Amino acid sequence: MNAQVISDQMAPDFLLAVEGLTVSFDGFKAVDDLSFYVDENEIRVIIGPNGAGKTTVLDLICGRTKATSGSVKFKNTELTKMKEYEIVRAGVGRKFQNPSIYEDLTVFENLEISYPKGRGVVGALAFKRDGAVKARVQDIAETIFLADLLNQRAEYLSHGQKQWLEIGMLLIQDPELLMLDEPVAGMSVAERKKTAELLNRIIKDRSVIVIEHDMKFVEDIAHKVTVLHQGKILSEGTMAKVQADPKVVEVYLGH
Ligand SMILES: Nc1ncnc2c1ncn2[C@@H]1O[C@H](COP(=O)(O)OP(=O)(O)OP(=O)(O)O)[C@@H](O)[C@H]1O
Repeated sequence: MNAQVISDQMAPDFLLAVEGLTVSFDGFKAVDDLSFYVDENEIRVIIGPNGAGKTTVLDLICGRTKATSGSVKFKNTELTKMKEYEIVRAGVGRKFQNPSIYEDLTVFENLEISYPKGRGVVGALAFKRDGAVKARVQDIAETIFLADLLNQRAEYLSHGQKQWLEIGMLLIQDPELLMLDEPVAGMSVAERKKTAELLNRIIKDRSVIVIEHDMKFVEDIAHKVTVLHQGKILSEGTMAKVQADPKVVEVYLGH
């Protein structure tokens, strides 16, 4: 059997498979027997009322919160037993609601320090690496609309630009799954549009899970929407499908 056949047989069906995922906090199930599947190159949006369990789902996937039971498989590797940093190394990047950039560093420096570190690189090799880092920083800066601001200190960026910079700091690590918690909160309409453009551009090489309340933005980006309610899936499918679902209108969209 040749290598191609073997790798085809072993190819995972989904980039991410969440099955029976449950977490209890003092007996309260914030996420309750949840199952969903994310394809490669997919933008999945998770919506739902406050307290539905959306952020907790991302916390469980990235290892910040330990599951009570259930499974999270990323490229067929079980994540629930892994540590947070191991999950990052496996290729899962997570952006929290508040930007965690270094305000007193420039855009360039923020991106540069996020570049994955190689071990023990010295001399000519280090020189070669510097060139590769610079090229990669430039490339990412263009993707996040900050190529003209590489020498700007991050503290002088607009709120939206700071959010993009943080996305860039994750992108430079080349995650295969990127998770974003309310990335357009507080952004102007123009910035929201550009963020949609950014996400649609970066999924060529990865999948993205986004938690979002802004329905216009969801419409612009979602391949598929998962609606959470009380830690369970209320509805799932295209934006048009979930928007037309009376259960979703009742608990979320009608409010
Ligand atoms: N560490 C924790 N300990 C106890 N309860 C928690 C913990 N984390 C989350 N919860 C509870 O779990 C439920 C789900 O919270 P979560 O933040 O995941 O909801 P959400 O859908 O992201 O809401 P929002 O839209 O308001 O951000 C809430 O009732 C919350 O209070």
